[in-house]
Amino acid sequence: MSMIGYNSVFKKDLFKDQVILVTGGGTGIGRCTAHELASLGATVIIAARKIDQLINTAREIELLGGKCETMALNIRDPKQAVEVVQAIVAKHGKLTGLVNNAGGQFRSPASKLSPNGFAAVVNLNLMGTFNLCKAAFDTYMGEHGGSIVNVTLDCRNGIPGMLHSGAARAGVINMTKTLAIEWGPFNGIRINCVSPGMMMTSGLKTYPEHNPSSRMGTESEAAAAVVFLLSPAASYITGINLPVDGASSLTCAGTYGTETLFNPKTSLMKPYIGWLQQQEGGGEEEETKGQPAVKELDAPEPIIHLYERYKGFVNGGSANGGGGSKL
Ligand SMILES: CCC/C=C/C(=O)SCCNC(=O)CCNC(=O)[C@H](O)C(C)(C)COP(=O)([O-])OP(=O)([O-])OC[C@H]1O[C@@H](n2cnc3c(N)ncnc32)[C@H](O)[C@@H]1OP(=O)([O-])[O-]
Ligand SMILES: NC(=O)C1=CN([C@@H]2O[C@H](COP(=O)(O)OP(=O)(O)OC[C@H]3O[C@@H](n4cnc5c(N)ncnc54)[C@H](OP(=O)(O)O)[C@@H]3O)[C@@H](O)[C@H]2O)C=CC1
Repeated sequence: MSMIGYNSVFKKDLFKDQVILVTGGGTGIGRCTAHELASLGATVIIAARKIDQLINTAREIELLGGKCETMALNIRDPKQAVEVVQAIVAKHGKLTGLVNNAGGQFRSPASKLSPNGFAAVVNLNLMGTFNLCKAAFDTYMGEHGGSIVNVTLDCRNGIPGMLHSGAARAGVINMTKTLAIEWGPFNGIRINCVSPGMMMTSGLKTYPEHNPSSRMGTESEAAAAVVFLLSPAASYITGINLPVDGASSLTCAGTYGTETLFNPKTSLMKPYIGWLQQQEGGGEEEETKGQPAVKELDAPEPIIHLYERYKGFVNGGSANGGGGSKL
């Protein structure tokens, strides 16, 4: 009898033999992306400035059976970008994927923003992304192809208090379109953006507390979109910006205080919690005793509470503890 069966792109070893660099991979969305990729067989290299955070995340991934390495990197320094990519290619012989996730900004009204402050945020988000794309192209991808995902920020409209970051991210989105054309057909590179709305991450430590009844995104919801765009499932998708924001960028009200749109008490938009959720009920394995906990969310207290509510929402109840039978 001949063997027939499905040949779906969505396999457990989707990223087997792939070597993927995730900048800012020690925390938040980057950490979650590293977990998702490692769970699908990739060798993940996470790089950022604070080595302790990277080591913790690499340890979590290894405890769960994934492959992860760490490297120190300031993406604002083009020389470091080249050195990191060269070291990866020297060791593994390839760099098949790049996630430009590292980034951020401080909040400031435009009137109070100094030229240096503006330049620092543009350097971080726009130049930093360029530095890594260029290093990846020159060192490996220009000859062998690859897939790049740039994590930006919802900048469909203006962003009061974040002039610098909005301008830088809009730059990244346009740069992505140009590179998709210049580096696509001849070099075999796909490059896309994911622009998260308001996500529950460690990155919100310096941001004001948000209305806890609004439906914010989870780290895993951003990470899953990154993974999709990196994968062969997106092999004919390049140059796009994929918003992951529960439609918040489509309304002029944003995610702040829009209880009617994003209230988990009534919303049927079921959250994806990802690796943090998967560990639930897993218990303490004998060999992991004495090791650091692997499912800790490094986020401000209100965000951790929100996560707990969302977990209830996923598990069949409503986010505030009752009802939710349609889930
Ligand atoms: C809705 C969206 C929600 C989004 C959430 C996220 O993104 S979560 C992710 C969140 N995660 C992250 O954001 C993490 C990444 N963020 C970072 O690495 C840094 O915050 C940075 C790169 C944005 C600033 O870098 P740095 O501190 O190395 O900067 P520097 O020392 O090179 O100084 C250059 C100029 O900037 C000025 N300046 C600096 N800070 C402030 C301030 N708070 N206030 C005012 N000004 C400030 C400073 O005074 C100087 O100007 P001056 O005085 O010479 O005229
Ligand atoms: N959370 C949210 O609501 C949203 C987040 N985003 C974006 O998503 C991305 C991830 O953010 P999130 O996970 O939330 O927040 P985090 O603050 O947890 O992540 C930012 C990461 O970037 C790294 N990083 C910052 N500056 C540099 C640098 N110069 N060189 C190398 N690494 C650097 C940080 O590590 P280290 O300090 O060790 O260098 C950190 O790991 C960012 O680009 C952020 O702006 C966009 C929209 C919304």
